Amino acid sequence: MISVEDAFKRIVETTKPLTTEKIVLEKASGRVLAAPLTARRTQPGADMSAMDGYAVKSSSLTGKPTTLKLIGESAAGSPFPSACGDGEVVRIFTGGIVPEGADQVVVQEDCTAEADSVTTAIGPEAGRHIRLAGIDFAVKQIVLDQGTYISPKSIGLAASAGYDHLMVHRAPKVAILATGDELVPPGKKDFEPFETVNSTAPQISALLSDAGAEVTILGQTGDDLKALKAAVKKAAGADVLITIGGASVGDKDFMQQALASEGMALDFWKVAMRPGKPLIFGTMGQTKVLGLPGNPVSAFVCALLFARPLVDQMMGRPAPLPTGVSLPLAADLAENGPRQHYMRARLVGEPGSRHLDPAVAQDSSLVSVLAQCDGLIVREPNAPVTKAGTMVPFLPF
Ligand SMILES: Nc1nc2c(c(=O)[nH]1)N[C@H]1C(S)=C(S)[C@@H](COP(=O)(O)OP(=O)(O)OC[C@H]3O[C@@H](n4cnc5c(N)ncnc54)[C@H](O)[C@@H]3O)O[C@H]1N2
Ligand code: MOO
Repeated sequence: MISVEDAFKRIVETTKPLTTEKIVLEKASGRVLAAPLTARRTQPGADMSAMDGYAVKSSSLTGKPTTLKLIGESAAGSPFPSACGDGEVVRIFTGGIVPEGADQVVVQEDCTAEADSVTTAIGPEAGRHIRLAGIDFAVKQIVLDQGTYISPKSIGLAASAGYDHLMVHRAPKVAILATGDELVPPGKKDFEPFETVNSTAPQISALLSDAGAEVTILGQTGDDLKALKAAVKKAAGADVLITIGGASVGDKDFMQQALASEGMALDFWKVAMRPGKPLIFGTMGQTKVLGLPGNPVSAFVCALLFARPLVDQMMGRPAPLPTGVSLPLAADLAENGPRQHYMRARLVGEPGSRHLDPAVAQDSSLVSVLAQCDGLIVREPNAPVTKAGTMVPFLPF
């Protein structure tokens, strides 16, 4: 049995980001830039007005009512073609290029306009209401570094810098396969008492889709070696195969055998954690295989700790072992056993003085408890009795 830290190293830290692909800008949120992004243009491309008003040579202004000759107009997208001289003004709108010669914009609220002239008492202030060329970014400047996590804020910048596609790391293809004679698909109408819904497949699919993976659920297969081998074959081409169940020592736990006979090289089996002990990890060609334990909470905890960071790592987002935040306990905890314990807990109390209330029932079959909780308290192997009020690590989910 290996430690959680060692398991994380073997699964996540040894994995390299996937190859790159060009993706259309509006679909790039959540991806990671595979090369620096260099501006193809300067923004703004020229000195521009920040207000609607009149462009003027500041030396024409006195601070006392002064009448200036109106000689033309500069609007966003249609610049004034000649220069603004002494005693002259050019009507200008926000985003219009400041004409040659002018170095100040007077807002229209401070002017009285006639057909051919404008009078203002504003004094000289060179640069007032002018956005200088390149104040946002300049051509050839790196505007986004390699490794940047793309989000809507960076999509706007990339578009301004002249891009409609970005070079990013590929999103991993994840296949999910569940096993168990008792499993039926979600949505079945009538249930036999021995049946259980394959609830973990959609749950983990959602977790990893949220992280950006392209997930395919391969459904559920009975505890039958031949059927399992055939199902595993369907994962060919996936970057990650996640199996659920059949990972333990029961007579019908065939998953490891099926994976091995389909070519999986086992890296390890069993981690000193609770829940989640019988986790399998191996590689099958280019496919990383995570064999999650069947108990639904065990599978979910393993997916949070290992599968989601693996997806992050493949997408180019370096993913450290989740360690969480430190919060005080609302109740005493008994001494821990030899495995790292991930205890389901709720956040209680007012914002600013939140405490962690561990669920009374920690059985790894309880999906209702999982859904009512806010995250996991992390307990080191053999941690002593821990009193209410003690700060402990907490992984929100
Ligand atoms: N003698 C021992 N028995 C068990 C050990 C052990 O060390 N010695 N380990 C226990 C631990 S810890 C776990 S966790 C489970 C995991 O076993 P498996 O991976 O073989 O899981 P299954 O037997 O297939 O299923 C366990 C349980 O979970 C339900 N299940 C399975 N798949 C799903 C799914 N996709 N969605 C919802 N629920 C699922 C299944 O019906 C079972 O009730 O082994 C212990 N036993
Ligand atoms: O580890 Mo099992 O995952 O304790 O329920």
